[in-house]
Amino acid sequence: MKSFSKREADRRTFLEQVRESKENGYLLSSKKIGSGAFSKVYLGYATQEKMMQNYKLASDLRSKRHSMVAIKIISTAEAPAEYTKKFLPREIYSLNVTYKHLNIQLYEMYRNSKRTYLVLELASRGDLLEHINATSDRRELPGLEEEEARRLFRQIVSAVAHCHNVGIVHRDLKCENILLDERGFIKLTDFGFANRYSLKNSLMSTFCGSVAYTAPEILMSKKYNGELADLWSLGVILYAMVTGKLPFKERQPHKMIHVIKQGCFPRLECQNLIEGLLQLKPAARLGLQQVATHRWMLPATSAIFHRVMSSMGVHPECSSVGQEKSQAAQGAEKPVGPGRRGSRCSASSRFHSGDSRFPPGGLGSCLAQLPPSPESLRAPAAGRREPESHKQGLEGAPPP
Ligand SMILES: Nc1ncnc2c1ncn2[C@@H]1O[C@H](COP(=O)(O)OP(=O)(O)OP(=O)(O)O)[C@@H](O)[C@H]1O
Repeated sequence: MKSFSKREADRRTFLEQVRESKENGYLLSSKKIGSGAFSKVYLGYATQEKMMQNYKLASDLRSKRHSMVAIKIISTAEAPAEYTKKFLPREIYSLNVTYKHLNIQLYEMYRNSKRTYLVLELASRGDLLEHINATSDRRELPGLEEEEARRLFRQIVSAVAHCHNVGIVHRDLKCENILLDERGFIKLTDFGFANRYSLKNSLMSTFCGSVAYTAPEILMSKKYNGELADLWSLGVILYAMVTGKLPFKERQPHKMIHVIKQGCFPRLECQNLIEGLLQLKPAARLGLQQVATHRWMLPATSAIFHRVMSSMGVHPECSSVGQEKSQAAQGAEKPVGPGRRGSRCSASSRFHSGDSRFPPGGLGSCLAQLPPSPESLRAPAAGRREPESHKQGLEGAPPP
């Protein structure tokens, strides 16, 4: 329990934040809608005066017919310098260049010596992880209905393609960073690890993201291509959407590689697409264009195709663009995990939170093995968000 003095300090801080927001044209409510490692996110309202000054904000909120925003308050005075000097500017830059489309919009920013305030578009329906779990409970079946998974995944692919097209790799794609707005559209958020790249094939070395969603080349401390690493995470997200579970469950990055290689999965309708993304060799992964045009992504044609193939007694997933590319790219090497046709596992019915990233000690030991790189690493446990209390109700991540 918090001591009286701590509660009093929190109350004073909050009142300061209310005042600072008001001076900048926003009414800060006491409703906290989320928190990160160095931030708290509150529901706020844009004042009429603000709407008159800020065209971007006004045109968006008018179309939504409300004045609500999400105000992310970052305690820059308390955050490590690396975060405020490197990751926060990257997040702001990424939000600005990916403006519009299916990403969270940054309407405005104000700051002082203690804090930075990001006024963001509000995504009022929570995140994809919560949505998958709530839907699984309602249906009494793990995962989303296939049609819904397809609709959402197409939006996610489109959002990621938009980022890549403007030279941004997200590097922390996971269900918790995909929010849903009031109309049920996805909103990609948390660009704290995002980075820009200018050369198509330039390689990065920073260990980013959550272990459960992290591409094997990053887990193996190799230099990696950010776009291809995002593709791996997309494969994990799609798997999570259709099965209600994570494909690979392991907290320790170095053990995760072993788990990935051992992967064994139930047969899925979109298995071939997942296979195309979860390829151990980055170059063997499907490109975003191939993902977007994969037959599973095209509802009408895929339905007809599936019906015709089934009526001919052929499993519809037995051939595809992805498989051709993957096999061509990897020669005789057998696919990892989902690619092991015929291998089946029984599935547990609940989705684990992906927040098993960077457990205390886990990443630390792994980081020690990383080669020195121009980009130093974000602090392990301290630099990452604790799971929200509402997420702790989910089946926990597996024991270390
Ligand atoms: N625009 C938004 N609309 C609604 N909720 C939001 C919004 N932005 C953030 N949140 C909520 O606040 C939480 C924390 O936000 P965010 O992930 O941006 O913080 P962070 O400091 O980058 O976190 P992390 O430590 O995971 O990097 C999110 O998981 C989400 O639940």
